[in-house]
Amino acid sequence: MGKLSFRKSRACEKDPLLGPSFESKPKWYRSRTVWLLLLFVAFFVGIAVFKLHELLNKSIENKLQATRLMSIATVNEEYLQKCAPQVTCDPNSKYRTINGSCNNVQNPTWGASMTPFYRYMDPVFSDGISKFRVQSDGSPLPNARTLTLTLFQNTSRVCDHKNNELLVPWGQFITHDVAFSPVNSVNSSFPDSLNHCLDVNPPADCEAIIKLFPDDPTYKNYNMTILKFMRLVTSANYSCPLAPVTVLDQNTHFIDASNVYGSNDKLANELRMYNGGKLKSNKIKNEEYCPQDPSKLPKNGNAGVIAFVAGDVNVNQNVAVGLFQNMYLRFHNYIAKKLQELHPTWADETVYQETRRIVGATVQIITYEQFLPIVLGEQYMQDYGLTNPTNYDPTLIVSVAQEFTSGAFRLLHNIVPAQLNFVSSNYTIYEVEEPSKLFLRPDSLIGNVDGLLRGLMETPGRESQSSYNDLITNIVIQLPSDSKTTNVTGFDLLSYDIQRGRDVGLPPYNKMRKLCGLSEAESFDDLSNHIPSEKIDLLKTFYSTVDDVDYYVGILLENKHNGSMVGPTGSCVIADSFYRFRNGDRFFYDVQNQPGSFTTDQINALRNITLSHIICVTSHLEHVQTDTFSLVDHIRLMKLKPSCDTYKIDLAAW
Ligand code: HEM
Ligand SMILES: [Ca+2]
Repeated sequence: MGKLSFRKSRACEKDPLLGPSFESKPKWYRSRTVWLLLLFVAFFVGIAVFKLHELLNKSIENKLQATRLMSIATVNEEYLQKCAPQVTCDPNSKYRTINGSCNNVQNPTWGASMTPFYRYMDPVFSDGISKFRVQSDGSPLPNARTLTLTLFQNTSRVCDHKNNELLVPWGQFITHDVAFSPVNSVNSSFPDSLNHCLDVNPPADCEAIIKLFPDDPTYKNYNMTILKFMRLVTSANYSCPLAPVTVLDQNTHFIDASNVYGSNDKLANELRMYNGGKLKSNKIKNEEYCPQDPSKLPKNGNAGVIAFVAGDVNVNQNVAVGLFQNMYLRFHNYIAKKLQELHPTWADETVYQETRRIVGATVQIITYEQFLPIVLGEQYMQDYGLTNPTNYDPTLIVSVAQEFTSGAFRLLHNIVPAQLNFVSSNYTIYEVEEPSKLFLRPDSLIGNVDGLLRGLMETPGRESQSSYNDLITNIVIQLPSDSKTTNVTGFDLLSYDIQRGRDVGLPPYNKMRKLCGLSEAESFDDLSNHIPSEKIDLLKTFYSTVDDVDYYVGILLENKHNGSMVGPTGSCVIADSFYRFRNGDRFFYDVQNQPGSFTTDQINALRNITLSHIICVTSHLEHVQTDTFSLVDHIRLMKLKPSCDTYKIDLAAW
């Protein structure tokens, strides 16, 4: 009894509700307490159920996103049925053709250069043919530059402390392997043909130009009134008028190093030395560079003195992609020399083709083993089947998707750095360059291959975020003073990316969201599971309904998907494209039982080649980290940067 009262008093001390005085409370008080307790419990059970529901939904959503994205477009066969040339193939050929035809024996033009981009959804044009989409209420889509200046202004410049800047030129290098969509002007930076669009009331063909407002923070200083956005060349320019308009990819759609070798026979032949299987090169100060073509020097005077020629016409676009083009030229010639030494009797043709096969395989391996896991996240890659051995499926169309090249893959423009550092062998910066100032002027590469490589590896990347660096969105290009109407022109990469989506009639964001397995939003607020609410509030001010939001605008605003650099509606298009590039390519490096298949020993040797190997054999660098894209501090973590002598390329299996 005494014990009991002791316990009671303790309880009382701790909790007056359970103390001796409890007994003395009136009945109504007791029942109110029970109700309160019940309410309390119900509240927590409610929260638990809600959370569980949310979790379940999320996991269903994740699952859906990892199931293959299926095209619902009806236009994919149009060009191939009406205009594709007849091709005769040698199904026993061990090597890819230069233009990519005959990869798919049943459908020989699939993936070939000069064939259309693939569509996940039919294009959307307001006239069903080529005019820009309009909003649900009939109004024009919001001005692309205004969207850039309001929705995508993040000036905090967040650094990526895990990855270095090398991701950018690699991403651009593989872009230039799979895609090239030229615009309707020989000289896209200075489209004089659009000067009539400067008029106060420009004619209808100026629909695509981007109007600038008088208060534009950059361009007001130059009295610029428009950005001269040019529309892309369509199949009509190649005697195949189609409605809706259809854009042809001028490069082979496969990941086959066509940016090294060319996507048509004429260029490929021009690039070859026809001796020892090598590619032509140019020796400058005892170093090997891509050949120089004086006829490719832009005439407008903005160019320097270097204009490389390579398999892709964009080789000179900026010095970092130029670096990779030059490294790969050196790499081809390095492998060709080794193979010829191993097989002195091999003809030039055999050495060239065998080297080309090896070089193409390294681009695939680096892309799938080193690059994509960072971009898409390892888990998502696994879920999407991108880490499995290739399972060749001849029913897959490999062609690059329009939603990929004019949309999702451009998302990585958000990691393009504002500056490039050139770093000396004692790890000090000796030069800094702004890529936005040096379009088409890769001159600084000469004598600086090592310096730029070190700079790209030693500098933290830009964290992927919903903005671009502010230099690449405010480019001002000075023209030579003798130019007819104006001596200055502007270029904003982000506004161009938004406008490009409209140019090619990309379906709006909400439709692509649904195709990617997310729920179709019924109101702007339904976007809140993937887009920050303050951005949704801004979207409401620009678009009449949630169905009108541009695909590119939506995916750039999306929060990053677990462990990836992009959101769910971007990653599903990127993942599916790389799924098709792999499993629809009969010459993919690990496909078995084809005339061009590598042996198991060769595959094992190829799998050992990383980007670090390629850097080591094409430069004079002394140390390179094994994890090529990761940021490795040379002061504290030098042990993670082995000597280049350790990166051996073993060709014994050839
Ligand atoms: C210094 C770095 C880069 C610069 C200066 C740059 C610049 C450009 C420019 C000017 C265009 C044409 C825009 C238009 O008129 O539509 C373009 C297109 C494109 N860029 Fe980049 N880019 C860079 C890096 C990247 C990276 C890292 C990626 C992806 C990983 C990328 C993916 C693309 C794609 C997919 C296209 C469309 C290609 C086509 O269809 O022809 N770019 N870029
Ligand atoms: Ca290609």
